[in-house]
Amino acid sequence: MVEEQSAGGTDLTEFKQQISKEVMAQTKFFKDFPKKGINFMDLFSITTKPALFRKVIDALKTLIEVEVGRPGEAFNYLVGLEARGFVLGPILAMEYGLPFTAIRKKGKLPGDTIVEEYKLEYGSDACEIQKEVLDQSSRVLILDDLLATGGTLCAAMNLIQKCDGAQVVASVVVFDIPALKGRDKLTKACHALISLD
Ligand SMILES: O=P(O)(O)OC[C@H]1O[C@H](OP(=O)(O)OP(=O)(O)O)[C@H](O)[C@@H]1O
Ligand SMILES: Nc1ncnc2[nH]cnc12
Repeated sequence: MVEEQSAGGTDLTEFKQQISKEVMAQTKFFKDFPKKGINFMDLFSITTKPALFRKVIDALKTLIEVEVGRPGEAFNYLVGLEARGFVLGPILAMEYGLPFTAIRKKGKLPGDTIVEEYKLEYGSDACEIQKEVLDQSSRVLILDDLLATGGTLCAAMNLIQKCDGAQVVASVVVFDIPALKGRDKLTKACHALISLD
C-alpha cells in the first residue's frame, strides 16, 4: 500500500526502512518508565545528536509531502501535542511558513480554552487548546513524537474538531507501536516514520 503512495521518485517503503535502521541504532529506550511494562522511547536521545535530528526532520518532511500532500494546500496549520510535539511542530511550521499552535495538558494555557479528557498507555489526562486560534479556514496537521494507545491523538482530533469548524487533515508521528492498535481510535490517518514492532 505504501509503495502506491510513492511520489516524486521517493519509494517510501525503502526510505522508511533506511531511516528506521539509522534512528533505531541511535535512539534510547527506557524499560519500565514511567511505569512497569512501558518501554519508553526517548525523543531527546535524537535531539541531542544534531545530524540525526536533521535527518529525522527531513524524513518527516518527505513523509508529509508524499503521504499527506503539499504544505499550504493539503494543510495550512500545524498543531503540536505536549510535550514532544512542541519539539517537532514548530520546526516544520517554520520550514513551511505555516502557523503553529499547541495542545497542552489541562491548566497550562491562558485565556478561554476547550478541554478534552483522554486515557493514556499509563494513566489518564486532559488536554486543551485556546479558543479562537483555529476556525473554519484551518486544515490541521497534528504533530507528535509517538502513537501508542491513540488516546492522546484521539483527544487532539476531537478537540480540534470542536474549534469553530476547523478540520483535522491527518497526524504525523516519528514512532508508532502498531501492537497497541492506536489507529483503531482515530478518525483521521496517522502517518508514522518508524513502526516499533
Ligand atoms: O498514544 P498514547 O497512548 O496516547 O500515547 C502517546 C503519548 O504519550 C506520550 O506523551 P505523554 O502523555 O507521556 O506526555 P508528555 O509528552 O507530556 O510527557 C507521547 O509523547 C504521546 O503524546
Ligand atoms: N513507549 C512510549 N514511549 C514514549 N512515549 C510514550 N507514550 C506512551 N507510550 C510511550
